[in-house]
Amino acid sequence: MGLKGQAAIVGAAQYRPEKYATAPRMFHLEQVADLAARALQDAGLQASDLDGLVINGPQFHEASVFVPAMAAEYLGMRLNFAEVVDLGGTTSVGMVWRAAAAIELGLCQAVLCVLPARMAPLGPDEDPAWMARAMRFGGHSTAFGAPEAEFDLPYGHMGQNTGYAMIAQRYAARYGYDPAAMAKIAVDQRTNALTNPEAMFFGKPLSAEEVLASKMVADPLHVLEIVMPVAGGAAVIVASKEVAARARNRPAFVTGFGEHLAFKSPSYAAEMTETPIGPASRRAFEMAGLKPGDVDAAQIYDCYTITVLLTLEDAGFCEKGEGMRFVREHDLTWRGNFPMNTHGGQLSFGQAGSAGGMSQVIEAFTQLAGRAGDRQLKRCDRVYVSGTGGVMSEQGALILQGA
Ligand SMILES: CC(=O)CC(=O)SCCNC(=O)CCNC(=O)[C@H](O)C(C)(C)COP(=O)(O)OP(=O)(O)OC[C@H]1O[C@@H](n2cnc3c(N)ncnc32)[C@H](O)[C@@H]1OP(=O)(O)O
Repeated sequence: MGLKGQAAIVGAAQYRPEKYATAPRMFHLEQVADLAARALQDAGLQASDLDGLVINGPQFHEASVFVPAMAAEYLGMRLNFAEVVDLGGTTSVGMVWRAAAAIELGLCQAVLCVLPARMAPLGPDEDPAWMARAMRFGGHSTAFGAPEAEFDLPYGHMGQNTGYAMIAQRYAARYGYDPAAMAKIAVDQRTNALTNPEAMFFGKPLSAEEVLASKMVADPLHVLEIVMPVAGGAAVIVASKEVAARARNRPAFVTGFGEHLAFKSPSYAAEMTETPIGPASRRAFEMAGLKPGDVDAAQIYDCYTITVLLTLEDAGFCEKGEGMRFVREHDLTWRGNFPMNTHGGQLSFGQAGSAGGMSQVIEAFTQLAGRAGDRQLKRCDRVYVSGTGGVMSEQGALILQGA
């Protein structure tokens, strides 16, 4: 059951992450068109090759509720497959496997998966300061009737930072906690970012001491263990084997995926330290016929250092409770014995909303295509990618393989 590895990522485009205050503003439809053109150029394909569209949803809602239809209508696309994916941080992974599945079903040949994540130009009545604050503290809706307002906020679950901190506290109580190992995750990823001019923190080395001395945001998470929200946007093109054969880059075939959504964490999870990435990753590896030890790199969704730690354990790269030892004993940089988040991860690359997770997908593709420049892995044929939405409540995994 599952994918047969007949669809591949063949092209990608990504805006360099920028601070909201200085990032160019673009209408969402304009970003879709621009990212599509860039991804097509990267792939060496034509707009007429595209017959599928997978797009994220919420930011369009002020403009239209019929999101993929609206994009197709205004951009003149002729589609045989259209879909919205709205799974927070696992949207990107979810887009890619849905596109691959639609291609394998014979519904379409080439699918644009696109996540615009720059802010739209301000309207005449909009206050930029208010907008900036809203971007910083986005995450939980306080609107009347929103489930968070009723079931989470009264108990102090304000946004994502406190939720992930609570998971980390629970982990510490069950398995112990080594702040230095957690800091090493951020530091090794920063070492990777120092080779990536596209990363937000390119040119800014980081030490474990600096991480541990940085502001405590939600105990035990320091500010340098938390992603910085930035403006950005990303797209990939997933295509059939036939289309991939005439594309420019070495394709990254989608050979396995898994997705698992669970009770809202931290409020209602039966056990906060056992996350949905476990079942999602098991399915992905089984579908691809691989084991965790078979991959050449892992691009792990890293909204927080604790997200990485739990993914390492639950995806099966090490035993439960052994994550901190694993981190201490491995070099997680692109030169190391466990290359992870070789572009810097979102911690050092920047998190452009739900497009942040696409940075991990694109890095996997870039490494598989042999186009990672200074940080290129000597051997890269199989890559694991994870996505994490909400407070580790919805998660997905992909296995990508070179031809
Ligand atoms: C979406 C899903 O489904 C799953 C997920 O990914 S969950 C994660 C979603 N993302 C978030 O919740 C965002 C988390 N981050 C934050 O809330 C904020 O960055 C924070 C509270 C940690 C820090 O905000 P703050 O203390 O108000 O910092 P702020 O005043 O904005 O900035 C101060 C400085 O620190 C820097 N900074 C801010 N956040 C930073 C971070 N996370 N890492 C490094 N530097 C940061 C700023 O660039 C700024 O530097 P300069 O003075 O040089 O300009």
